[in-house]
Amino acid sequence: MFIFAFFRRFFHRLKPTSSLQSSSTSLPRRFSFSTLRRATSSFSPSRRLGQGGFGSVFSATLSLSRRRKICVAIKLLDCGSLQGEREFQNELLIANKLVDSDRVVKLLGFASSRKRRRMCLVYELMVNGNLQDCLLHKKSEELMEWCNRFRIAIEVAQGLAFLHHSCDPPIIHGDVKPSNVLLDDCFRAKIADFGLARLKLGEFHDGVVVNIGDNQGIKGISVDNNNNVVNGNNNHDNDVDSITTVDVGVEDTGSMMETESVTTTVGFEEASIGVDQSPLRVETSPEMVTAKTSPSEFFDKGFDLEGQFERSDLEEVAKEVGDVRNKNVDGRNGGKVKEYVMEWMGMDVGREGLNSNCNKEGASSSNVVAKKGWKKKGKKLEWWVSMEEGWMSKKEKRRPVREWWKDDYSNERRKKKKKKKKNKNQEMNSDNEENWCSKDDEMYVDKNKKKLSKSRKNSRSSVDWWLDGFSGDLWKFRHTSYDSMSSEIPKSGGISSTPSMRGTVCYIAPEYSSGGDLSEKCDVYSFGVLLLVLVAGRRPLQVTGSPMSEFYKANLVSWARLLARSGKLLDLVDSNIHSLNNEEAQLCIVVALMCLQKSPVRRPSMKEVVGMLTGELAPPKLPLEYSSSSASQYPYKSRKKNFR
Ligand SMILES: Nc1ncnc2c1ncn2[C@@H]1O[C@H](COP(=O)(O)OP(=O)(O)OP(=O)(O)O)[C@@H](O)[C@H]1O
Repeated sequence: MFIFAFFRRFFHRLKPTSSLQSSSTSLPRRFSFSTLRRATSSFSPSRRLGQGGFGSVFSATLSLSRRRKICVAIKLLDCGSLQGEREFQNELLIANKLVDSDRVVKLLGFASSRKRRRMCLVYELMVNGNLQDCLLHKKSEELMEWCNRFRIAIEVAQGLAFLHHSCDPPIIHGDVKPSNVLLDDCFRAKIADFGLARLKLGEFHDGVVVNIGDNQGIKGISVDNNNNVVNGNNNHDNDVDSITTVDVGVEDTGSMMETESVTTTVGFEEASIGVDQSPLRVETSPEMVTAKTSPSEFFDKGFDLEGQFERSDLEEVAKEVGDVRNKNVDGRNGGKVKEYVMEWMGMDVGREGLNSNCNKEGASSSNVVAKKGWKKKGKKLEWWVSMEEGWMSKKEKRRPVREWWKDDYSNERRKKKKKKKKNKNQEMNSDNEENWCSKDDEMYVDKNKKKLSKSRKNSRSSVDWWLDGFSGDLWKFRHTSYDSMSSEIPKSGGISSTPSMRGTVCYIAPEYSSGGDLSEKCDVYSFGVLLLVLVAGRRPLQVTGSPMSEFYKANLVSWARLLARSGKLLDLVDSNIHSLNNEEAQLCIVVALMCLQKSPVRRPSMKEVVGMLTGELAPPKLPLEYSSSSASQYPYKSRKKNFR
């Protein structure tokens, strides 16, 4: 019996190895967590390739057999974070639809450890890392060649066209940006990171429903793509045919699962991932399941730890509550919680201008715990007042104490004065920004004058204001992304960017950032920004120390629009590029501007984008909204004589 069990286990270990080996298009397989841990030397910092919003990525070499080894990238997801789990499930769910494309980074496998509450995703290793690093930080020589940049633009477009037009159902990436484009050893581009991707399934439920239940099937919870948590039962019974379902059971056994597969139901069609046909069992801890049952419960949990919280923790909580709210269809769930968290934060970091409006009616059970915070603060205040009273009464001792207090007080005043001065400067800057703002943006500013003055009251920085002008009400995401700002270019292998649940600032389509639905046209918009970044070799929002006269260039999209109107599109091109092909560069900018049109219906499809870039389709015309003069309305080829 023992010998039989030993051989069974031995052969089982060999089985997945051969499946990965046999086919480059094999579906993701489960690895044991300990295998991945060993391969990364316990997730050693020296092996870290980068840091994403929801976890770190490490390089590793896995042995497929005695002779064959494979280099992989292992993403260790932050467990317990709602987004981390979503990313894990999303990637697995979508992976089986992506095996046919060589424009997409392949997911080779996954691992989860219930004991350690860790989840891993294993990808093919893209030796040259992400496009953002290569282009903006490392300034790779290869990317200084125009032909390589142009090829990358086409490859990314082809990748997106594959997702939108060749996948059934179509896949919307939802977070297209240079750091999600990875480059292999030959600098061929592939699209990565499907953590925010969506399956386009139908009008009513164009998304994914993930059911998480225990192995007895008692605790069935549905989370749809809008993060609406449906406890116990599925509210969309009538629309079963338009919903994708992943059953994730909670298994209580050892760290290495016997079988693995994800069973997905797309419409009436059934697909599976993995070696066997049995449902995927992710070792999800009960806490994680509870966290998903109700967002407010989840956050209450957080507040129970009150006292251990740092400001960053609170920000994290607020961000997550905000995300939940953003993902709600009707916005009923998260809003109240967020406002409450904001009030808590506003009290603590009020000077940061966080929204401190509180909907008292909306106070949920989390209020009770948060009120403890008020009480605690109250206690602190009482303690301080009593101390002060004590000092007042003890006249002999009063003098030295008061002097000490005076010192402290004058320091405080000095700091306040400095801050006031800084705020004044910032307001002056924002006035200047108003001057260089393009006509398009002016219209936006007019529309949003009230919002603007309100924002000034909140002492928001000029960049915050500027982000508003860029694409909708984005300031709430400010803390969540580094992608757009240039002043702090992240180091290679450092933090790249942290998207909100709706994408990344500066790349997110305006209609989506202001609460609309995610569509293919959102990806098209993001691709437009990426294309401009690729041509210009800079970030979409680059606030440099350059003189004020150059400030109008800070917003890449606005600058491109200005140049389009003045017929000087090529001014946008990166001056470091060797052997530039003017015609192709102009083509790229015109295509980018087409993708960046405010009206989603006017934007081309990704298939059309590929056609235009490869020359299969007729050369595009500059979109009307960017061409005030009739001169800018003829096809780009006829403008050839204007080239530098
Ligand atoms: N398959 C891979 N091969 C090589 N490097 C990778 C791979 N996957 C990720 N990386 C590196 O790790 C970094 C972090 O990746 P990750 O997808 O977690 O985050 P991101 O997309 O940069 O940011 P975010 O999660 O905020 O969107 C990437 O920017 C990239 O440099």
